[in-house]
Amino acid sequence: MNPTPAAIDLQSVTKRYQNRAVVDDLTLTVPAGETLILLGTSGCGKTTTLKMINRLIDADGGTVAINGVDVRQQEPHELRRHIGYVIQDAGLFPHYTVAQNIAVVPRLLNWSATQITDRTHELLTLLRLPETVLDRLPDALSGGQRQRIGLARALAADPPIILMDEPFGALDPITRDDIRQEFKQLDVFQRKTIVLVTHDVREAFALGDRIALMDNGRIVQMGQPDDFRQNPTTPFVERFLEASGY
Ligand SMILES: Nc1ncnc2c1ncn2[C@@H]1O[C@H](COP(=O)(O)OP(=O)(O)OP(=O)(O)O)[C@@H](O)[C@H]1O
Repeated sequence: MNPTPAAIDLQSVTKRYQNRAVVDDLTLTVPAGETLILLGTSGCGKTTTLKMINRLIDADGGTVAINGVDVRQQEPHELRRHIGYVIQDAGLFPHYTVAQNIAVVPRLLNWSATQITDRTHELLTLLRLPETVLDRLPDALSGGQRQRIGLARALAADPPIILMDEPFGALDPITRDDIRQEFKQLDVFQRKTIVLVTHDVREAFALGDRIALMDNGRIVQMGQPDDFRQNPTTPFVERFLEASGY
């Protein structure tokens, strides 16, 4: 398992609800292996943008392509087997044990029981989780453990792309900082193409290779963390950073 990282390409993508564009003519390319942060205030269209990449939402206009292939040419279920997805509070299946949760995609891919067990143990080591969690239901885990299992599940079949929506949002600030640090140091994340949604500037600066700051369904500034610190391009960007203590 050593997949080539994929590039994601959104061209003039628009999504409307009740005639209002919540994502408005948005163009964005994520080169293979990059971690891109979608940053912005509540309701600016981050989650909608993310969900159009794995077709949890279909765009009304424009195109979304992965490695040059339009996602609409791919069956949503098939597409999602190759795209990891991590959401706030992990989104684990409550009636599945941890082991069953981790095995969801490998089972869909018809891996053998031995392959699944080996991979599960590998992931527990990677994410520093004890084997004793495997038979538990998600309810019997701490928030930090649940979040790690959510990551393990997303990583199980080693997808080249990972989409993360406020992945650390449900954690207390200390646990959040710890997991964020661990996450950043994992080798496995260095080679993947990651799009991560957050409203937290600190998180965006800590994790992003590049940041797309959104407002009203559009990107208002796109660049590396230093570009934002040194050269906020509009009063909105300045206000957004100031309000977050930057
Ligand atoms: N199914 C829907 N029907 C109608 N409006 C929707 C729907 N889904 C999202 N919206 C609206 O679209 C806008 C963008 O929502 P989105 O969830 O993408 O924002 P966000 O930036 O991720 O916000 P948050 O950080 O609060 O999750 C919001 O105004 C939201 O109310």
